[in-house]
Amino acid sequence: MSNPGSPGESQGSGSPSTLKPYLRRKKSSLGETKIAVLGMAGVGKSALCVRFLTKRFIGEYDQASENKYKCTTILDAESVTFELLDTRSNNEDFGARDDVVRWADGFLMVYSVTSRKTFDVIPDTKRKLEEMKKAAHVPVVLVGNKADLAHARQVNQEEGARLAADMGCCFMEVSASEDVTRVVDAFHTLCKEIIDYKRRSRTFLDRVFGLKKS
Ligand SMILES: Nc1nc2c(ncn2[C@@H]2O[C@H](COP(=O)(O)OP(=O)(O)OP(=O)(O)O)[C@@H](O)[C@H]2O)c(=O)[nH]1
Repeated sequence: MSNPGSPGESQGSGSPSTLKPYLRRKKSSLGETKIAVLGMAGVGKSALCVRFLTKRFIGEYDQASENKYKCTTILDAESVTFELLDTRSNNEDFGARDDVVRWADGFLMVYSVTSRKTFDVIPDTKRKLEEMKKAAHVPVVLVGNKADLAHARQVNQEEGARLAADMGCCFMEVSASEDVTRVVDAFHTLCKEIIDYKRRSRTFLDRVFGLKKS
């Protein structure tokens, strides 16, 4: 994944010295990706984070804790560092607190396929995220977890796919307990969404910045 510009390279008609601070910010901010994992209590947020970070599944977690991790992964043959916030949620809220939404660049929105309640809250929460971010588009990947519990399923895959299409985001059913590959794919998909979104936003700023200098 190539960077659109490197320090010193002019992005418009500005002189290299005036552009450098801007480009340095652009390059660093493109590289800093922050992901928050949101979902109602018990959907498997911690299990998904730990599975992604350690490739292991651990059955039980400290429900009271909210953990932030810094990790590096390989995306399209490039090393990408990002921060991962495993949010804490109680029965009612979805973990989408102001500070979390301001901090994050993108969101893994998790429900459990064994709990319709955790699925039904997704659309309103996505709208809340967009309002709080004051953005028409917020990078999101919709994840239906616990797909291994076929006997307890309450939400089918087609419903998840339809909701994701309505929300304009990617969708994956995964199982933190059985399948590390799809869990990694879900995080990588969101990472790419965020980087592409930031790049598009930066391109817009480049145009504005270039116009200012002309
Ligand atoms: N069968 C199965 N169980 C899972 C899966 N993912 C999580 N669990 C179990 O579901 C329960 C809740 O998982 P957590 O990761 O603690 O869920 P959470 O969303 O972090 O919960 P809070 O911390 O309360 O917000 C635990 O008993 C996990 O072992 C899965 O893919 N399959």
